[in-house]
This record gives sequence, C-alpha cells and structure tokens, in this order.
Amino acid sequence: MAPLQERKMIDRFRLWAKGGDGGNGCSSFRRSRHDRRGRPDGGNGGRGGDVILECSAAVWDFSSLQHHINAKRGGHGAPKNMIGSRGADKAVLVPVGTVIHLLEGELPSSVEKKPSGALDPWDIPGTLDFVSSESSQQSPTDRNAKMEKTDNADATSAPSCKETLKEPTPASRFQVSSRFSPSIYKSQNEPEGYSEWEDLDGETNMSGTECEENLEESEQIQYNVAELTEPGQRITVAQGGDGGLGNLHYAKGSKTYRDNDSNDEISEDDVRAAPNIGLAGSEAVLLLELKSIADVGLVGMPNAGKSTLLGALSRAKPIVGHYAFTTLRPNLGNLNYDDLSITVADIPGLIRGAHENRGLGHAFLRHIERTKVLAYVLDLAAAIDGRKGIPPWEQLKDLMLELEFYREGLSDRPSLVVANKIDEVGAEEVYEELRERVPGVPIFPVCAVLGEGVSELKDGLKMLVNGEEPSTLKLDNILLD
Ligand SMILES: Nc1nc2c(ncn2[C@@H]2O[C@H](COP(=O)(O)OP(=O)(O)OP(=O)(O)O)[C@@H](O)[C@H]2O)c(=O)[nH]1
Repeated sequence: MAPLQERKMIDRFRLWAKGGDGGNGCSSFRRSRHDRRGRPDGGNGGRGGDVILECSAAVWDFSSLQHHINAKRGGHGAPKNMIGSRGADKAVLVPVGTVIHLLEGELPSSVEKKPSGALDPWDIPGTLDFVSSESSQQSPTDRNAKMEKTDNADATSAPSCKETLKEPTPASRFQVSSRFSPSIYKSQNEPEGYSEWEDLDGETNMSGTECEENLEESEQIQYNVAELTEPGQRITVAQGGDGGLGNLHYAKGSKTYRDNDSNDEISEDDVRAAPNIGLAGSEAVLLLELKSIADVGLVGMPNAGKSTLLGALSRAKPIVGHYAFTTLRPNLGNLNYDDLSITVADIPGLIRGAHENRGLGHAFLRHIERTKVLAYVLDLAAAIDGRKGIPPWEQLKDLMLELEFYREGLSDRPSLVVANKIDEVGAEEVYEELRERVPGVPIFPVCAVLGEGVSELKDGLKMLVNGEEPSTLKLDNILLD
C-alpha cells in the first residue's frame, strides 16, 4: 500500500531575502507666472518594506516557503512635497523551533515578540503602493512618456541574483525620514504648477530572477544567529532601504538653496542634480533549520502507558487516563543525568491506519519526524487473560509499518523497546516470548506506574542518544505467527 502522504518533511531550507528598495526622491519645481525660476518641491521617496519571519504553530515545516522573498519597494516621491508610500513588508510564517544560520549578509534585527497593535500610521505597510500598481499596469514605454528618465535610469535593470548577493548593502547608510511630510502621493496625473518631473526609477525586481539554488556553502556561515521558539516571535531578516531625498529637502525655506546638513549654499544646478535614488534594501542568505522537538520519542499504541512512563522518567506531569487518546499533543519531559539532559516526548497514541490519518494520524506521525531516537512502548498485558488487545510483537510491527507507510525510512532511526506493564499477571511470560520474537534489540521490562526498571531504561536511552549503542529495529527481524 502506498503511503498517503508522500511529501517529505522539509526541515532545512535556504532562503534569499531582500528588503524593498527605497523609493526615489522627486526632483521637481513649482513654477508660476510670478516665479519663472521655480521653487523645488520634490518629495522624498518612501522606505522599502522589510522581510519578516514570523513564528507560528500553524505551519509544521518549510514546505510552504519560497526560496526568494522580496519585500516591496517604497513609492517614489512626487511634486508638491508628497512623499512616496512605504513599501509593503513581506511576512512569512515559519514553524516553532526554527533555527536561523546566516550564509551571507547580516540580520538587521533580533527576535522580538509581535507588537500588540498601535502602529505608527506612517509604518502601515501598503497604504498606497504607487510604484507597484503603476509599474504593473504600465509598460516601460508608457512610463517613459510620462517621466523623463535620467542617466541613472539603467538602475532599472534588475541585477542578477549572484551580483546582488555578493555585496549585501546595509540598509541605513544615512537616516532620512520619509515621514516628515503629511502628504502621501495620491494622484497619478500631473499635478498643476510644475514643469519638470524627473524620475529615477531604480526598481529592482528579483522575483522571477532565476537564481542558482545550490550556491556553494560559504565558509563563513554564522551558525545559530537566531531561534524562533514561541509562536508570535518575529525577526526582520532583510530591511527596506531608505527613500531618496526629494529636491525640496535641499532647499527648504529659502530662495538661495542650502544643504540642510552642511548649511553650504548650493546652486540650482546642484538642486536639480541632487542624489535622489532610494537606497537598496538589505539582503541576506539564510539557512533555516528545524530543531527536533525532542531527543527521544515515545511511540506506542493508545493506552500502552507512554504518559505514565514519561512521568516516571522525568518530572513531567502528563495526563494519564485508562482510555485511548488521552494524549492529544506531545508532552515533553526532561531526563536529567549528571553530565547531560535529554528531552523526551510522549507522542499521542498510534493506531493501525494512522498513515491514512485515522486516530490522530498525521498529527502524531509528524511529531515523530522531529525526534532523534525512538522508544517503542509496548503493552505486555494487552492480549493476556483473554483480553482482546494486540500482542506486543504485533503492536511493534504495526507501529513500524505505520511509520514506514507515512514516510519510508522513518523507522530506521536508532531505537529500543520498552515492555511496559510487567507487573500484570502473566506479563513475564509474554516478555520472554517478546525477547525471542524480537532479537537483536535492547528490550527493557518496565512497570511505569511503580517506576520499576525505569533507571535501567534511563541508562539505555542515554546510550542510544549518545550513539554508544546504535541499534535499529528491522521489520524483517520480528518473528510473527
Ligand atoms: N498495570 C499497569 N498499568 C499501567 C502501567 N503503565 C500505565 N498503566 C495504565 O495504563 C493506562 C494508560 O496509561 P497512559 O499513560 O495514559 O497511556 P498512554 O499510552 O499515554 O495513552 P494515550 O494517551 O491514549 O496514548 C492507565 O490506566 C495507566 O494507569 C503499568 O506499568 N502497569
């Protein structure tokens, strides 16, 4: 029978993130009958959007991510001192337990908890995205007809991915606030009262750029630069560039134009040639990796005693019930040794057909993918005294088959067997038979309720996790009737 879910879990993912470029500042002059020379009134370009990773319990792996994530660029400044709009951020969801390694670039921020609300109105992304809407609707020829391009217009040509990744640009080389003006560009038609409108369209569009997926691993990988461990945590991985200055910035409030920073007098020609290209957004190449949720996964049929065992092994207090599916989510416990600590997950009970999503099905199986070693917890008492349960060796076979049906090779990881409920009458004989039927694998007889055999099991788990006694169960080695 073919597994229903054939897609492999993606737990390692390379991501190229690029913040939106800043919009260009506008160079325009407001002229009138009385003022032929005109006064500069070009607004600043808007800031580009950020690329944000947000930790969420709603996603399990990286399969929903795209390799290239680009935030929107800021809108261009416009005449009448209208600043460009802020480029829209691009936020993507990553699973809980995401570890970020940095291959190229740098992270502009550290992990932070999502703010509750109260956004700065100038920061609301995508309020008016003039550039994207205009550029998507118009052909470059249309735009040229409307805007006179300058020599810098070849900034429009999208750089190849490799070129841009080679030299990550720090987003904030200088601080220009695009927020000072209350006017946001609102009209696409030429406003009255100006005669010249130079636009420097430096739009960089990497979406659609075919980038080599297998860039050689850089030797300067910075490992574990950040971890997202709680839902709601966010991190900005690429920051939008600041918008370029409009020519008004150079000439505020005076007939003779002055540089706001140095206070030097500047000529009208200087004002016209003011550097108004928005800054490029920062770039980063990341390697995302999923942390395993636990070192050891306790796998067993419902009611086998997994939660009881976790409680006996650690200080965890999982809910124990005499009915199936008491455990709906994995409970985690810590096993503390003198020199090490191991995490153990009690995974919800598995039934035949779980790979077809019966019982808790896939939810359960997905948890197993994120553990390093497996401890199969078998109920020795399930079939004794005329009970209608499944004998432990068949439980073991069913468990392994379900893992394999779900994903081939899942049962290959190092494992041991816990023979639970050894206290029950007749369980000793069943245990002996189990040892004969499942040779070559460590089997630990345990009474989880009383804590008997638990310290031996703890030693066995430690050796397994440390790789001192690597033992893998093979389906063919189980002797069935
Ligand atoms: N006699 C005996 N009963 C046990 C032992 N361990 C667990 N039980 C009982 O078995 C029942 C099921 O225990 P749980 O620990 O909830 O089993 P589980 O495998 O976590 O069950 P699910 O949450 O449904 O997956 C409870 O009534 C426990 O008291 C044991 O060593 N001996």
